[in-house]
Amino acid sequence: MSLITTLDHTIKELIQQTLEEAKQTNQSVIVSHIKEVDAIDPLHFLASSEELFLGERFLWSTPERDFTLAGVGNELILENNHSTIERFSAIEKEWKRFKKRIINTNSKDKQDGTGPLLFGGFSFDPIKEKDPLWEAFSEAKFTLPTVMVTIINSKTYLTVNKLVTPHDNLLDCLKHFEQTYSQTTHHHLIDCEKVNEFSTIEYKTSQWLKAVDKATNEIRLKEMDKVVLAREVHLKFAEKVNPYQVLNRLHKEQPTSFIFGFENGLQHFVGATPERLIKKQDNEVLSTCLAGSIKRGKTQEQDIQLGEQLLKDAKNLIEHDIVVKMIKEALTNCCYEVISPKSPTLLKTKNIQHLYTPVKGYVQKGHSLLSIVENLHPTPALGGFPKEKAIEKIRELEPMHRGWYAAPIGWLDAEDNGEFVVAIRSGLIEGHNVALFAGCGIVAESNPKSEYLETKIKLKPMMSALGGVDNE
Ligand SMILES: C=C(O[C@@H]1C=C(C(=O)O)C=C[C@H]1O)C(=O)O
Ligand SMILES: [Mg+2]
Repeated sequence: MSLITTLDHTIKELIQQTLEEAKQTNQSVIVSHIKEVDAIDPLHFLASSEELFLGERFLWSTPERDFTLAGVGNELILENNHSTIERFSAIEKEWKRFKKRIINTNSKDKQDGTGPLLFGGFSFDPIKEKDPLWEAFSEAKFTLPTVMVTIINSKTYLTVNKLVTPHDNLLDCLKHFEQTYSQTTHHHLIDCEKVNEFSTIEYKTSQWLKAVDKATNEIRLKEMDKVVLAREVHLKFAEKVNPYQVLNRLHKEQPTSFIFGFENGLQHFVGATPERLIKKQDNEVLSTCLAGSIKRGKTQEQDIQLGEQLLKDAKNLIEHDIVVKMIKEALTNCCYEVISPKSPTLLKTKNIQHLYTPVKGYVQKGHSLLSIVENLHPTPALGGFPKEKAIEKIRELEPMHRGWYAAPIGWLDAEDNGEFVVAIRSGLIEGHNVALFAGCGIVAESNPKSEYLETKIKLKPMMSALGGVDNE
């Protein structure tokens, strides 16, 4: 085959070696090849992969855009529907099995975020009765992409993975790499200027307001300290929504947030969240306490004044402190050192300002990234306090099903490095329909009307990315 001659010698040897190992052990082996390439636009790459990899694409980008992952193809899927915390450990166990059988090229100077890694997420509450909107989403689902673009600062890397089974043959494996490399060079452009028309259907608003009222009373009666209640808004568009256009706009309009997109069949779960749950690099972990909110000002002066007001506001400080306390406690259980500033500062995104406290820790041996995700989820920024009581209240009072909203989403590699955020400021796109989600931390001093206005601000990033008008 003349085609195969363009592949370099080392890949051929590597594939040969992988195939032999798969046959000898009678088990599948992951082979992964990384190379540095010329700049690729991640969104064009994703949009261009529609024909080959429809339903199997993801995007991840960190604030300031210094780290981006764009993956296509489900080379391997790890998923489960456990209704207990086992949904975290089951992914870890399965990944451990595969991790033992990875053959990696150029592993010496491998950068974090290149090579074989899993991208995916979890549901918020596996016990809540399923809703048709989220039916296709498992309680935990991760994929090893067939092809992935990694952009670190201004360098671009391409990873091609293949799950080699004992029944594969050399020529097919070689073709996989050859074809993949030739396909990733053709890209379409995305039209981002288009304005979309939609009608908004407010969803069970009065029920949500009543739930806030009820929760506030229960908190005043000391049944719990805090509970986060979310609501859902449905939008119907005249035309099919292009998820990559939406992601492109989020990417540009929300530079201080993480951008994520997870395509699951015909549905796309996308968002721009400012809230990191946990990042782990070797034994160093970083988490973010983000709770307490106020709008941005129309002028710089007003903006500063609103920020000052938030920093002193008793109700918001209570919301925030509950989160700091819990995250520090959870990290103290797995770290030998936990460091955080004494008082919060402000984190400003395009549409909102939050109270912000970063927490850093050094993990003791034996604690994995997913075990920390399991212990943190949900933090009182998304659930409440005490944790179990709050989850039960959400299940009882919230007039919606959260699905993957407010739950951990992110990536992890074979060395147990990775990062998870909480999937807020998000929406689920399917054809002409989009469901958006936003919630608020309810404490004793909460007032349903102002919490409602807070959810409206939190819906803005997605509304704007969808082409809707900023009407306030
Ligand atoms: C629940 C959401 O946001 C959370 C709630 C906040 C609050 O109530 O002040 C602030 C940040 C987030 O932790 C959401 O955006 O949907
Ligand atoms: Mg709040």
